[in-house]
Amino acid sequence: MSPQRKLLLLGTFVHSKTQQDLDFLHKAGIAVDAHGKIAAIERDAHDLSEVKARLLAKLGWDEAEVDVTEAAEGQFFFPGFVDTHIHAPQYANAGIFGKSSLLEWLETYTFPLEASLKDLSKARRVYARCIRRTLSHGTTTATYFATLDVAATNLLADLCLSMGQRAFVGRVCMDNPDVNPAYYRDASASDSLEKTQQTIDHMRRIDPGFDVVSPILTPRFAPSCSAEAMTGLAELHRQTGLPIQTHISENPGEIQLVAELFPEADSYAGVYDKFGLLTPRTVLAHAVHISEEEADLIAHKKSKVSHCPCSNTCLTSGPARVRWMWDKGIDVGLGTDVSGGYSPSILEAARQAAMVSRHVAMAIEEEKEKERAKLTVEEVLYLATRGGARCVGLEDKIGAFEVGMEWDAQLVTLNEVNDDGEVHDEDDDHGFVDMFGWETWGDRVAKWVYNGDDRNTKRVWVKGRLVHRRK
Ligand SMILES: O=c1[nH]c(=O)c2nc[nH]c2[nH]1
Ligand SMILES: [Zn+2]
Repeated sequence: MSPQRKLLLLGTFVHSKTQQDLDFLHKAGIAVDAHGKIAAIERDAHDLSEVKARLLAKLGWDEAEVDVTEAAEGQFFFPGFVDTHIHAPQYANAGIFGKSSLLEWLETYTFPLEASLKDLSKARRVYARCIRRTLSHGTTTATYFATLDVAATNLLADLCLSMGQRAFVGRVCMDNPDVNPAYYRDASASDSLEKTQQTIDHMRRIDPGFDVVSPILTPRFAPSCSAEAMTGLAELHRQTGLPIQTHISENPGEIQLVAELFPEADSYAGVYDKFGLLTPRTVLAHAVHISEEEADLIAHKKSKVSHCPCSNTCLTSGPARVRWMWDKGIDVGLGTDVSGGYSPSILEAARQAAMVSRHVAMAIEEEKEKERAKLTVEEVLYLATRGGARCVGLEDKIGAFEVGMEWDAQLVTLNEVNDDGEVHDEDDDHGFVDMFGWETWGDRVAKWVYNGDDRNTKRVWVKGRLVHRRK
């Protein structure tokens, strides 16, 4: 991206210090350079003009060369969200799933829609809205499944780049004629690989360093792929270092199908391992029903898991056990999994991760373990930011506010209050988060997680570029 104006952001900043703790920076400021990188951070000043003066002096910058954004009372800056698993074409079906579960849902709702996005004008409408909507919910990085179609996949990459969303874009590989419908499948393993290569070449042309938009190798799931296609994609990973995404162990019928198709493997994770697809750069969506041995294997291979709580409830797939995966040493992020999940919001996914963890807890008898299974507000926000960044290999760049990281962030607003706890401006649209003035900052953030939505996200930046502003 070409150099842009430098930024000074002033006010309160909140981000994950660790998996369990948020850090609150008050009377603070962050300076962002012309390449979107955080150049300096100052905190605990007397007031915001002091922070500004300190930052300018520290960096030797002139006031005329910076754009200043101040968070008002009650507002705070938060890292942009990372959606580690979302199907852009399925955005047009968000909310449409009836009472179906996975395999029936794929055939009834999903494959027909995805196939129809071969029509590029339709693809453009759906993809542009998907990107606009996810940005408006604060998603600064999205890991997308596209469709089989090369031109439509390339279009999704073009739109992410022009609209400024950091993205991994995967052309979906599905070449198994015994499982995929005749109207929606690759002709052969070599067809899958050649078409994948065409999308990689396109993304290399539009973003040579894969700075904002990167390809991701995407075998849809084991049942949809031949052994040859999976082996070929693993080879491509070894040659290029490109990340990999797929689904794992979402639904009992799917697991049964994998056992029938790959009788020589001893588990679903074992199938991916056999073909070389379990790597530190692999994101596995769902992992609802994985065994102890599979979790150990995934941890050993340093592969990541995208937890998709909304989708797992909508498609009655089951509750994934985040604490248990963490205990195994697996990195976990959050996925909306639109349109298995109905909501494009990672804030909603964070809230549902907290709820699902309570369902996991309710099935545990032992008191200490029951208590541990529950995820806190701090933990689900970690999943939504730093956890997601680790899943997609960007933990040094995004997910928190540290010098050297890039400014992928959102400005969040809650009802402003005066000293008597009265709302400043009743007409302003702050959504449903009512503040009374006595809340601690921890309480405020909890209220945002449980009651907030896109109305609370006023501005969104990616790599220092303003990519969404709520009117
Ligand atoms: O939630 C899911 N969404 C999908 O599109 C899909 N394909 C295979 N398995 C899947 N799971
Ligand atoms: Zn999915």
